[in-house]
Amino acid sequence: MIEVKGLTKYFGATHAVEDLTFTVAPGQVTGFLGPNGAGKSTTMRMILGLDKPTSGVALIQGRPYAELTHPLRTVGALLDARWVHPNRSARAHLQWMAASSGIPKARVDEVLRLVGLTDVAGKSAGGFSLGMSQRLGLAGALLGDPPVLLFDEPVNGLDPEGILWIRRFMQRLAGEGRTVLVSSHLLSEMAQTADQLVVIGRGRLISVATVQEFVGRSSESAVRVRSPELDRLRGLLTERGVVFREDPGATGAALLVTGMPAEEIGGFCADNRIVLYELAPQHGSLEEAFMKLTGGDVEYHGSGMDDVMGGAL
Ligand SMILES: Nc1ncnc2c1ncn2[C@@H]1O[C@H](COP(=O)(O)OP(=O)(O)OP(=O)(O)O)[C@@H](O)[C@H]1O
Repeated sequence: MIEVKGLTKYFGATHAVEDLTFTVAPGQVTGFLGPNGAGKSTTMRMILGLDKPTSGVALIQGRPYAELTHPLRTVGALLDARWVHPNRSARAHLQWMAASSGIPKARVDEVLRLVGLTDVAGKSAGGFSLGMSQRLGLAGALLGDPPVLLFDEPVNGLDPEGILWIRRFMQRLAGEGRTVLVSSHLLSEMAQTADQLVVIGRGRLISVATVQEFVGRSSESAVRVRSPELDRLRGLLTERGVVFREDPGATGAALLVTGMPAEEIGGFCADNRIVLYELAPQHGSLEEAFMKLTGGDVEYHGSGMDDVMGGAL
């Protein structure tokens, strides 16, 4: 379990993280979502004791990182996968990590197997592809078999196969009852990976919800209705004061009805003896929901320095 309470970090005039409060529960993947510069990395660094909060606390299994008796056995993290000694083999790198934390040598081969690097364990990590480096980073995070795991943008730059592998791996770790917090600015990615979403923008908390709740709450939900009697239906809906519009995406004529759930539309049409060909609830994409919610909270991306300073000050 991770508990973040009133977490705040200022870098001079930049309010990187502002009064963040949320909890990350075990047994599920929690997506930490926000546009570039929203403060995700800074928050993760504070949870891991790498940055000192201006105020507030971050607790792992009830304690600040600095007070953990066995840090590597409590929390594993993948922040920058390229952080390995280029001339060291994957196995030597992990053995060095294990030795410095009192973890038995046998665990190294176990984690190499878990991430599928056994065959290249003797090769120098400097020659690894990004995907292999990510796996090595994961192996390092898992050395102490920790109940809590943090991954900062783990799929950045990976090919589709690598993305799928990481996604499944994180879900498996959560399935084992671990607490998994994974950051991303890729909304579509989070929708497929996470159970729960913590969404931030410009350092502030925007939403804590399941993916479905997040989308449902923040995007328009409409129902597509196809019928051979659309003209009569248009008239009846107008009479009743129900909002609808023509569906531009449909093949053939269809209406998009908002503000009336599918069940009610079905009943309404039955009462009025209107034949239905289709009654399909439309769900907004995560992308739409995210843009809507973080629209005013994206860091300034102007071309000149003035814009950057304008955003920071
Ligand atoms: N060491 C630092 N010194 C000054 N400003 C910093 C420092 N680290 C981060 N910032 C600023 O804090 C804000 C949050 O940055 P952070 O890297 O945490 O965001 P992020 O959500 O992880 O974004 P990204 O996905 O681009 O890494 C940004 O405005 C960034 O420029």
